[in-house]
Amino acid sequence: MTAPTEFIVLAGFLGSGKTSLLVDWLAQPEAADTAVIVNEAGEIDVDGAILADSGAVPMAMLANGCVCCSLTSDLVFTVRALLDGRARAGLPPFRRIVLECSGLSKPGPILRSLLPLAPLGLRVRVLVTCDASQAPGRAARFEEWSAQIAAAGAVVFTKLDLSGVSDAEALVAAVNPLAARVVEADRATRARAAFADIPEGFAGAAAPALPAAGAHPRVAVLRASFTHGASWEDRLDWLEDLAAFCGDRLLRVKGFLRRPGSDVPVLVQAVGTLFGPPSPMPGARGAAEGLVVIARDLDADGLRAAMPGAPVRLTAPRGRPPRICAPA
Ligand SMILES: Nc1nc2c(ncn2[C@@H]2O[C@H](COP(=O)(O)OP(=O)(O)OP(=O)(O)O)[C@@H](O)[C@H]2O)c(=O)[nH]1
Repeated sequence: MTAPTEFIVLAGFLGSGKTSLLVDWLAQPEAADTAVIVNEAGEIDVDGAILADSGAVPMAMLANGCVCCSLTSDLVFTVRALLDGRARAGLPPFRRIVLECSGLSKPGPILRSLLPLAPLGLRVRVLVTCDASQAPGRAARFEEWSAQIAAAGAVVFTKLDLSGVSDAEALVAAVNPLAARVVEADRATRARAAFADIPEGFAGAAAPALPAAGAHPRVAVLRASFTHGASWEDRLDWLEDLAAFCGDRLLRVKGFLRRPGSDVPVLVQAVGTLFGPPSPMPGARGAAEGLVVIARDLDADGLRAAMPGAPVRLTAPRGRPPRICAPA
């Protein structure tokens, strides 16, 4: 008899390394027969593009906001559609489905939203990434961080190349002493340890008391797009000004920029104010230009006032229906 499909809720604060861990995992031979569902806080599906670039994996996108707040029926629909599509293709069931949550999702409501799927007998567990270099600041400021760690069956520590892990481990142990901890400097070994098969019957840590679902009161998710005529330098200047103005209120920036005259999107991302090198992504040619900006205690009006005359439009991200992609 085939083992029931494992359903892994992959959570972790904004920029803590969920997509990177998943990309590292999907490169492993053990990752065969994995399907992925991606949920982004913003409208621009950067994680989906990065994952799609990493190989042929059955994938579905949920992009109507945080999965824990607004997407329960979409999630159930999407899981069923993935499973039915697989059965229709005459293939054996997936070994696992990974739901990569947005960085602001709390796992409790997501676990509850999976209840209609109980008859399928999925083995559900919660895996949470913890950026070792940022843990104390995140823990002090964001209830989402604690909610994620508290719900974890296992916590995977990331960015061990940037900082020591002992403070982060102590914090995690204080919030959730039951969680298994994956502390591996080598990224491939880390990914294999994080996604290793789990014993029959293991269901992860118990879901915590459910917090009220709803918007995140202090966190704004905005879409920034550049006006016609903005040069490449204008784009880079705006990002620099954004980081300087927001300081530690800037939580995450990610999206695609385009050099005027080029059709190759350039992936740009920052965790906090730390920008990684821009990376051209020829595989994402169809992606629209735009950035998701996630900030604390700031809104679009505040940003417009701080950078008057900037060639940028700031809007709230629009919702989209779920999208299911068959592997190429
Ligand atoms: N130095 C270092 N950088 C890392 C590591 N893991 C991820 N990153 C970088 O951190 C940034 C964010 O990583 P992602 O994997 O996109 O994080 P995420 O949790 O999926 O982000 P969101 O979906 O926006 O919440 C990227 O620039 C990664 O390259 C790590 O172990 N070490």
